[in-house]
Amino acid sequence: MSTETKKFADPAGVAAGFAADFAAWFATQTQDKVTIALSGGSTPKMLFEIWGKEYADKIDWSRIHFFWGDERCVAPDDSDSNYGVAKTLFLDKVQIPAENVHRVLGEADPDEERLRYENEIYGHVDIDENAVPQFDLILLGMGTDGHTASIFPHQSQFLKSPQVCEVAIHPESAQKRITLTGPVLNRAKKVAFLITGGDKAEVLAQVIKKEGDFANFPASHVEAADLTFYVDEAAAASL
Ligand SMILES: O=C(O)[C@H](O)[C@@H](O)[C@H](O)[C@H](O)COP(=O)(O)O
Repeated sequence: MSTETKKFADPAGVAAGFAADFAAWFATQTQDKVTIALSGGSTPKMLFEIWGKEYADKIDWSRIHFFWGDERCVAPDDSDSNYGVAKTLFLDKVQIPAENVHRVLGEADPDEERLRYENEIYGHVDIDENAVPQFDLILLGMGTDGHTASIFPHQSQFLKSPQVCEVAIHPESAQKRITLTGPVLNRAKKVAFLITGGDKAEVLAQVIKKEGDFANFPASHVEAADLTFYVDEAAAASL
């Protein structure tokens, strides 16, 4: 396992730095189909904008199948929809077949959608020897409480779930979400965290250094073979 931290001056630097590394990494991928799970929230928005503008014609998007590491159980046109944000900022601006975009049906019944999305993943993502789907790349963010995807501290059992995805509940809003589980996150060939902002500095330091309350932070349990933290100076203040 290799873990690296790459520090940039600000959120724009994190987005541009990851986008450049992504393009270089994608150029090394020889398989016909590259499977990627995207993160949600606000941090990846700058990356999506860069993908939709500077990289629109520089990546063969038709070789990529996009999934989501987590999705809010809302309609795709809801401002909370992780798919809706990605669609607006970049999916609508690049040449990618509709069948390559595997959104979570946030408008559906959560329990029914959990099963449908799990089957969709099994149908399109390579399965390893332990029957765990193995994404080529998973993008993740981290909340100020150390959650990642939608695995929150109060539902840390999802870190070990035997299922590919679970129905999660946001601790404050009680919003339901569909999230990939710990074994799937950890099976990915490559995981990139994009984390910015001083409000995450204390938790990020504990997560990366495995110090203090790190065990209570789901993000600290992501231990993929190739793990990189893309952070800005504010988030790295306590490293
Ligand atoms: O659906 C989501 O909200 C995300 O997938 C979640 O895990 C996010 O990455 C963190 O909450 C950080 O969110 P910000 O980027 O908005 O800080």
